[in-house]
Amino acid sequence: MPTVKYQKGDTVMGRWPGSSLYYEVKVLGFKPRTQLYTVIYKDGTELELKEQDIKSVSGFQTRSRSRSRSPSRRRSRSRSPARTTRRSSSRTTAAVAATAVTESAPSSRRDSKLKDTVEVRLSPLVSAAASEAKVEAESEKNQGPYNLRRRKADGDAKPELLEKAKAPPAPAAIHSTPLDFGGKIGAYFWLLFLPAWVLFVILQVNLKDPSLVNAPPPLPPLDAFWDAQALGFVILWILFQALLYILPVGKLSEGMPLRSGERLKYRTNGFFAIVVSAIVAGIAVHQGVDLTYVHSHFLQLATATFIISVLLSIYLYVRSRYASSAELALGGNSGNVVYDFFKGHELNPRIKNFDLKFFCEMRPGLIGWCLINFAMALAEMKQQNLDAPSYAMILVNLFQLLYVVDGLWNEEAILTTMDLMHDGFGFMLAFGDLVWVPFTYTLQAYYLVSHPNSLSLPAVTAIVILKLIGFYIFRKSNSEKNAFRRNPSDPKLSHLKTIPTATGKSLLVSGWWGVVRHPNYLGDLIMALAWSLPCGFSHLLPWYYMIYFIILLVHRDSRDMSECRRKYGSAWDEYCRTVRYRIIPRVY
Ligand SMILES: NC(=O)c1ccc[n+]([C@@H]2O[C@H](COP(=O)([O-])OP(=O)(O)OC[C@H]3O[C@@H](n4cnc5c(N)ncnc54)[C@H](OP(=O)(O)O)[C@@H]3O)[C@@H](O)[C@H]2O)c1
Ligand SMILES: CC(C)CCC[C@@H](C)[C@H]1CC[C@H]2C3=C(CC[C@]12C)[C@@]1(C)CC[C@H](O)C(C)(C)[C@@H]1CC3
Repeated sequence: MPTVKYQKGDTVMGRWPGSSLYYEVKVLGFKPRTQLYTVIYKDGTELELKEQDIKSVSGFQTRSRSRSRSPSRRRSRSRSPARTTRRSSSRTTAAVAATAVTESAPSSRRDSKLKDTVEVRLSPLVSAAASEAKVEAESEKNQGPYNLRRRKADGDAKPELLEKAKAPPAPAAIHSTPLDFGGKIGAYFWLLFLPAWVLFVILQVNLKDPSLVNAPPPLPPLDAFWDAQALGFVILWILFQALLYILPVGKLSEGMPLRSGERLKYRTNGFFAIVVSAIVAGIAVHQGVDLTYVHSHFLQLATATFIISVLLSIYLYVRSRYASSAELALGGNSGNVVYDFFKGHELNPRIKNFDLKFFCEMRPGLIGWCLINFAMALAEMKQQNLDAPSYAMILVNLFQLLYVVDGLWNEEAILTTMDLMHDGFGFMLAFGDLVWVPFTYTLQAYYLVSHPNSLSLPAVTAIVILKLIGFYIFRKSNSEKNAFRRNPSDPKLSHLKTIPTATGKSLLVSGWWGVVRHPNYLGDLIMALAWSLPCGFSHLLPWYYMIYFIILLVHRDSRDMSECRRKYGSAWDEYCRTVRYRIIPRVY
């Protein structure tokens, strides 16, 4: 850009459309045809701005020293209702947002405002100056009460008027986060229950007549749990995945902005990792390695992985005690050792660039799940003397492989999920990722090894169609939200309606996210049904995933609801009034 005023990479102050507020932005480029600069805000929002809406940072710094000389600053200070409410430390952020709306819009006007805001469309900037003025005027009208002030404790990194990125919330604010999972007592319960449950289902599945309602089978002798070789294999597997993760292959993706405004980089080469893993497994089998070892040593492998997950959780707990408040998640700081150990406290624990949470969530357990399923298919052939795996086994293998491969192919999308953005890394996720996923999500395949279920061709067809419907809903909705969060002014999404919020982020209110509040959960649940159906109805055990998943997603949905209400206040309530159902249209 030789002749333009601002160069690519410059940090400047950009006016927020429809307001007199300026934020620090980075220049991404300039389009000579439209004479517009593409800029990126600290929360990842990309917009196009005219040159007159951009100012140099230094000019602002000079003026901001003298508050009384800045008319825009004076005006916003005296007129922002949110500003006044923020001084009252006893009020929650949600209350602040609600006040911002009610004080500036009497209730009769609020309903019409809801109508207006729901009509807001993406891509507020268009090339023609006249239509831009119109969009800006509209945006002023629609976004007025929401955009006056960025909320403090929500993790959004949009900087305040004339200020640099804000400091992380004080530890006191973190302490006040409500406890999840039944609080401190709940944490004791889950710590004992989750491993016991894994043991229970593993022991059940080997029984001739497995049932979720049967009394637990007798415990095997203690030495049956332990196998040093199994521990060795698990360590090798994790190291192998770690090696693939650190290889400089594939994209370096940016995570969502942290409270500090910083964006971490993640090596999203998961697809590469599963392809290499599949090739290595194929070569190993070809060379005569007996993968049915996984079936015959399932309990020992699970025990070894459990030990590793406990050691990892202890490490995570200890290091979280030394982490700065900027590095902590909003939960997991109850002061109770057991609760904090369970919930996890550090948001993105890293050893240099190696992100432990991202790695554990996406690699050893997830790819291990597919490897175990494959081993179960080989074990089925061996045990039932088959030349090829049964239809049921093939369906379970292919369906779950598709799920994992899709997750790895779209690995970047995980960076906008709850776990990555909000949850600390502790026992719950370490155990969940390393033990729960590979050793309970494989139960259908494990079950089929010794409980064959023959399927007719029409049944196979119906199950495949069901899976594809679920997958379509799951993928489309996840991609829509991910694309929107990464670039709210993406032209491909310009047909969607949104609700602006006080954080500067908007909420999708049409498209998939206008059907129900968690369309991705709906797709996921339909897929879960398709995974259990191949196992038939003789036993409840292979339906365990479906039952667990309903509980998990209903709980996750309510956790997310409270989190979003806290973050977005009245804008979230508007969203909930507009999109009435949570997961299943007209049912729930
Ligand atoms: N197989 C399994 O065991 C398993 C378990 C759990 C989840 N999953 C799957 O993992 C995926 C991710 O799930 P998740 O629980 O992390 O939830 P998610 O639905 O991906 O993320 C929830 C977040 O999305 C944003 N959001 C919510 N409504 C929105 C709207 N209308 N417009 C724009 N953004 C909106 C909010 O975050 P911000 O506003 O802060 O961006 C909210 O906190 C899902 O597909 C789920 O089915 C699978
Ligand atoms: C121990 C427990 C009761 C709870 C444990 C929960 C975790 C096992 C899950 C929480 C979020 C889940 C998740 C996936 C796997 C299971 C969890 C980690 C996921 C990686 C599976 C592949 C998908 O494509 C996905 C990337 C969307 C998904 C993200 C969330």
